[in-house]
Amino acid sequence: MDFLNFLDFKITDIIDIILVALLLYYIYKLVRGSVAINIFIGIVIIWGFWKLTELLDMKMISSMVGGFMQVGLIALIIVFQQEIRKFLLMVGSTNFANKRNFIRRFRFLKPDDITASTNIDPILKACEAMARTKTGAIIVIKRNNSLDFVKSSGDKMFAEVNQPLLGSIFFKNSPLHDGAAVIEDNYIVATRVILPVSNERSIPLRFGLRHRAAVGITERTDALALVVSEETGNISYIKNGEFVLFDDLVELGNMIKEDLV
Ligand SMILES: Nc1ncnc2c1ncn2[C@@H]1O[C@H](COP(=O)(O)OP(=O)(O)OP(=O)(O)O)[C@@H](O)[C@H]1O
Repeated sequence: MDFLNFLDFKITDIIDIILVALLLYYIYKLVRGSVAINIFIGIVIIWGFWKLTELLDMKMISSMVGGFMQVGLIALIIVFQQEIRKFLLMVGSTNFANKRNFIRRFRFLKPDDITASTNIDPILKACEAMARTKTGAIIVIKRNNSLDFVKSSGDKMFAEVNQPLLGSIFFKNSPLHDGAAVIEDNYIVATRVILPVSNERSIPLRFGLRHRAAVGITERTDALALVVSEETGNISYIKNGEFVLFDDLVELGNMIKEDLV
């Protein structure tokens, strides 16, 4: 019977539905809180109007809107450039081919062999000391994605990570204290780095440029960012463009170690 055809469900149909749901969820996650959500809603309304005019056989208006929708595809790529970039980055950084994740999946083979190449303890001790003295700081830790495009805005350095050095970089009267310090493996490789600032609207207003810069770099790359607030002395951990909550520095240290492996 024809009307029962819809019951003829294949496993691929279920996978299809799950994939569409996942895609919609990620699109929502990407555009949530940004101006892109309004553009997205606008496009959906125009698309709905176009389909309605087609249904009602209103030839002139439907061909006009249809023409606009075709050109709109190129416009979409331009308008959603940031979001598409973010999406591709998200796919590229979390997929199975990701070097670190790949290694992690096979961790059971050699459990003790895999440790983070960045020694996180001196970094956290430095953050703790800076938090006590309310010294503002922003530290970016590289993972897979290259940070060369931001490093060039600052001063090159090549010094092994250690607590006193980090403390003196961000010391208020130090010429290096402005901007971010970038860490690759166990080395501070750049200071005074200017990071791309996020224009995410959902970031609470109490956070200024320092925190927005940390969100910005973690949106564009898979780097991790630690911020010490000059105003409150609070330490923030930012990953994938979002603030990660933690109870104490021990938990924070464990999370970062896990994220770096
Ligand atoms: N794009 C950027 N990249 C790196 N560092 C930045 C950037 N913009 C601002 N900063 C740093 O943040 C400092 C200003 O911080 P601001 O007070 O605006 O931020 P905040 O998030 O409110 O932090 P705090 O809680 O420490 O005040 C600047 O002096 C500079 O060192």
